[in-house]
Amino acid sequence: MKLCMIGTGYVGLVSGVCFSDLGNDVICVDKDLNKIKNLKKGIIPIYEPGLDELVLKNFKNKRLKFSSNLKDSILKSDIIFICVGTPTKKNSSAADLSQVYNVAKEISTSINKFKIIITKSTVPVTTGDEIEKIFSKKVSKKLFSVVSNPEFLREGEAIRDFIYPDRIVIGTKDKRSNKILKNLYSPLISKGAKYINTSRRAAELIKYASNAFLATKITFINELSNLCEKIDVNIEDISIGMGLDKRIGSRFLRAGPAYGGSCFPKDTKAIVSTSDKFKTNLSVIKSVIKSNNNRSSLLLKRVFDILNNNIQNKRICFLGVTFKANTDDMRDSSCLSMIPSLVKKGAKINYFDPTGKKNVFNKIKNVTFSNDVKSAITKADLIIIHTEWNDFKSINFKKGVKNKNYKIFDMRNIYSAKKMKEQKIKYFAIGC
Ligand SMILES: NC(=O)c1ccc[n+]([C@@H]2O[C@H](COP(=O)([O-])OP(=O)(O)OC[C@H]3O[C@@H](n4cnc5c(N)ncnc54)[C@H](O)[C@@H]3O)[C@@H](O)[C@H]2O)c1
Ligand SMILES: O=c1ccn([C@@H]2O[C@H](COP(=O)(O)OP(=O)(O)O[C@H]3O[C@H](CO)[C@@H](O)[C@H](O)[C@H]3O)[C@@H](O)[C@H]2O)c(=O)[nH]1
Repeated sequence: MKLCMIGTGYVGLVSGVCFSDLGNDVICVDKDLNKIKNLKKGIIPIYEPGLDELVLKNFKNKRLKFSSNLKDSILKSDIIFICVGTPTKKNSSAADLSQVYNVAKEISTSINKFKIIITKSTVPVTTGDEIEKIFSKKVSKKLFSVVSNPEFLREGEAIRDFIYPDRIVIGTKDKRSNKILKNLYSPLISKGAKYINTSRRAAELIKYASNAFLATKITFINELSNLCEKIDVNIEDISIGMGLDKRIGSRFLRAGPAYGGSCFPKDTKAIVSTSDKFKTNLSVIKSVIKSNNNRSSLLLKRVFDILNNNIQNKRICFLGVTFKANTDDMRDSSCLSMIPSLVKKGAKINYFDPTGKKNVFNKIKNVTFSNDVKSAITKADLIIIHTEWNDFKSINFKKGVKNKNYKIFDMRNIYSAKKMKEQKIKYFAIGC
């Protein structure tokens, strides 16, 4: 099949590369000329394990192409995936769909034969209806079909998630499009992915409902961890005990800092906005958003307690600044609010991140970047493990930290509290 991915962010790039690796001809298009220029040279704009090799392989065998010419790419393709951003609007919590509608308008002027137009971007329910209206103004109904096919990949695990998804959701009532798409996804279906054909509106909602449910699960365990801290119970025991119940499941029950990233914060807000629009009340999700917004203040309070409210001139080292491991994405990372708050209280921050993110806090005084773990921790009064990178899982703190009275606050519970106690390290974790 000839495919065109519009937008070379995480979704457009990863799914485009994977589709080409499955044997399709794929053109990845972006209006960002610099991105396309770099991609053609093999420079990948995101940190995603394994992506560079796949890009190189499929670019060399010519199944994968990069272009900034949208019109030409549309004309050459049978299936067009809209993969542009849907961030939160500046003045409300609704999704800003301007990128999606602009692209839809552009595509609608270049339809020369039957094409399937797919929203892979996360879009609120009824967006497909609006796109269909845009097309109907320019093109005969016989020449297009608008389908919702939400993407469920996670950053850092994107290739594996794309190739081995739990399910593929196709929202369309058009039998012809469904048949073509089932065939496109057949290599993944044969590897065990469940294929669901549903209505377009249902497909749009499945995506938001899934993200909101996962955010709820995390918030649930985060709140329980607050209780555990007061009653001498370890939250890890609770997660294991609950997770073994197959109806609950063990995943997304890791307590930690506020959830972040480019999806959960914006998508929980957007689904609430949709429910408001249709005059219903998603009160559980509203409360999840509120609890998550409050989480960083709660953890900062814990930091103050650990340092006996004596923050002035304390050297605090952050290990990891991205919103989770194996990505260089800083979008809605909880440390973006925590670090400036600590600096305001008089702390001196240094941080290390394996992705080498040197310039994140360069506008803030008293925040410096360290080149490696060793130099980051050596003079620290408090080490905060903010991101669960493998690089941080076997540090010899006893040898590495020169300051005798140092403390560790492990926000990801990657060390055993018991072993730390045995080594007489002043160790604090989440929910214990
Ligand atoms: N990031 C993820 O892991 C993930 C996972 C699943 C779903 N999603 C959803 O997928 C969508 C894309 O997310 P992302 O993180 O990949 O986005 P992104 O914002 O990182 O990238 C979007 C890209 O689209 C390009 N673009 C915008 N308008 C364009 C136009 N008119 N023509 C050509 N290119 C254009 C931009 O230049 C940019 O490179 C969002 O709706 C998001 O919610 C993201
Ligand atoms: O047990 C857990 C699991 C995750 N998180 C946090 O939750 C956030 C999101 O993590 P994750 O879901 O792994 O990353 P994303 O790449 O944002 O992926 C989510 O958002 C994508 C965009 O919509 C979806 O496609 C994915 O299915 C969905 O998992 C991060 O801050 C994690 O640290 C926890 O605190 N505890």
